[in-house]
Amino acid sequence: MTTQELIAQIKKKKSFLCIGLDVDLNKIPQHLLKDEDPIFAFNKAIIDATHHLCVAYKPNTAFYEAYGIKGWKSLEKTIQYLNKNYPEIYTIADAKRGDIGNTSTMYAKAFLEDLAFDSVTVAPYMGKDSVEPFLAFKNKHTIMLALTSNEGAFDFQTKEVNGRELYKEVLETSKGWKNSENLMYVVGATKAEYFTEIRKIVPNSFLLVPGVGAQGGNLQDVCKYGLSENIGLLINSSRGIIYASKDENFAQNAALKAEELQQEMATILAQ
Ligand SMILES: O=C(O)c1cc(=O)[nH]c(=O)n1[C@@H]1O[C@H](COP(=O)(O)O)[C@@H](O)[C@H]1O
Repeated sequence: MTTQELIAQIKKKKSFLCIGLDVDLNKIPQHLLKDEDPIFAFNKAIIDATHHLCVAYKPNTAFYEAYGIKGWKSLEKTIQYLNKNYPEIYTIADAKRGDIGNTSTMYAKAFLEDLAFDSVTVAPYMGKDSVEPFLAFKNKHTIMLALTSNEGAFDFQTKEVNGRELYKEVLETSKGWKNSENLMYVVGATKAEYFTEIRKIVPNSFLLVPGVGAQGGNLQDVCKYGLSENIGLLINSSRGIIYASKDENFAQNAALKAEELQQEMATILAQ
């Protein structure tokens, strides 16, 4: 999907919500465990109930890899279901990859070609030649970690390198990479006070913003400093939506949680 198509969908749905499909078998309703593929059954119900309220889904691959070959099958079925039934939805493989060039090419093929996600998350630590193989894919995005939502973000990302914080160095330097127009960046919702500085470096880039809900980030603060001319935000919530309840109404209750965020977003977009 192109960036313009994503923006058009955000405007149409009045939503820049991304729902994280981080499925933990200990947290899903008991009756689903009898299903042949409980993870897919859960995802399908959540997607069918919430697709009109969000523009993107982000399965974090850890939650699938943890269940071995079965988990990978559930991931494959989930992306195939989305691509077939809801082609207007933007999809993110949250895999946080990145390696020497030829290995990155294989990671990129796995997520962008074989599984056919619209985008994949990558870590910038190995530098330009580890990220450019992902950027080479047409009409796909590479979402690079810039300033993450966790406490450990302060261990390295805010430390000075070449006279500025490392996350700023990552943003600035990556703008010069080949096909950098295919880059988006991850910035945690818990770091709202950094958005003004980030927008000075990447005024129009899309930012994937996890950390609202369970991690304590605030939607209003993120939007106040993070919105760009072209909206430029995808706000992710995983646990705060998908585990709204553990009974047979789990999908409807997830939709209610998603709707709360979507309504807030609609109000913000109307201002
Ligand atoms: O890349 C990410 O999506 C990510 C980056 C980051 O800085 N913080 C962060 O929480 N995430 C992911 O975003 C999701 C957040 O989930 P909840 O805290 O349950 O909403 C998880 O899949 C995390 O792995």
